[in-house]
Amino acid sequence: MGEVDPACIQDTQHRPKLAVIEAEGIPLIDLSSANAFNHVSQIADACKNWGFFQVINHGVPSESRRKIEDAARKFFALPLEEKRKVSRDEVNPLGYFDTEHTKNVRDWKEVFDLVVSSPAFIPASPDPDEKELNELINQWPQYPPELREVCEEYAREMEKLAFKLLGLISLSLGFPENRFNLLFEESTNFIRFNHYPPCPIPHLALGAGRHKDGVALTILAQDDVGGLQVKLKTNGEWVRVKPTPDTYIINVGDIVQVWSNDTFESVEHRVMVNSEGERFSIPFFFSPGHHVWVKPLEELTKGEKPKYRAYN
Ligand SMILES: O=C(O)CCC(=O)C(=O)O
Ligand SMILES: [Fe+2]
Repeated sequence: MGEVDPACIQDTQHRPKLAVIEAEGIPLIDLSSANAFNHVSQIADACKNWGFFQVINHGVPSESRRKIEDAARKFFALPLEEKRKVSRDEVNPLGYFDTEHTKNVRDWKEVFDLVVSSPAFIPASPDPDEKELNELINQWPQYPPELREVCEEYAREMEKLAFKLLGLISLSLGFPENRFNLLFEESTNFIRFNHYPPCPIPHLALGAGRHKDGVALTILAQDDVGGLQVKLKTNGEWVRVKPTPDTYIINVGDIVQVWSNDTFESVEHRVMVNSEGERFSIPFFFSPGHHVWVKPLEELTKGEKPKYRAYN
């Protein structure tokens, strides 16, 4: 990222404290079938009290994860002019991007975005009467040549895990396991590679400013460097999510919060950077189809006022 861009400097109240509290508490859920009878209540507790949890024995082959992590590293190691050949632009929001802003402050990171099914479609406007759709098309770089295949294989694994988690979330809200499945037809799932280069001013900038994920669920692979922080629901403190090998971090996004009429909450998180080393992470964002109007589920709002109006 070269010189420090003043657009990266956070307002005083949002600057990270360099001595951070480690979150021992983020629940770690073992998804192996031997523990199946516990999963539903563990997930309900985690989604209510944290909005975040980690899973182990999740069924994603470690080889598939290793391959996508290697491919992401190789891509970001390319010269900037090569990466810019697959840059996002006004028409296509997919591809490479290094000037993302969160809440008007520039993030200390570069990203590469792709959709799981290309082309994907999203509404061209938030107006419900407007039927026009925008087509999203993946842009594949020439190097590394295996990137496309590796991403496609990883995406299939992520979708399997995402449906498993969705079923558990559904059960933990008291619904049948497949309550949400139809809503994910023609889904707009996407994968992002995040690269956070070393930062000379880690006390003033953030790799990703505080935000909530707008999707249904996020499945995050982080490397062993650490930097993700979650805002505790209890006291508003920022705590670090300690990297645990071979786990995924799962967080409830805004859509599950709305469906559950606030039973489960989408929680703010952010990413700290450090001056010594770079960090990589790969979130998979699980989203319903573009035709789905998101609103609190009627089964949960009987006799009560829904907390949200439908949106799409
Ligand atoms: O890099 C991370 O640990 C989290 C990134 C994130 O929150 C996001 O991409 O939405
Ligand atoms: Fe996020």
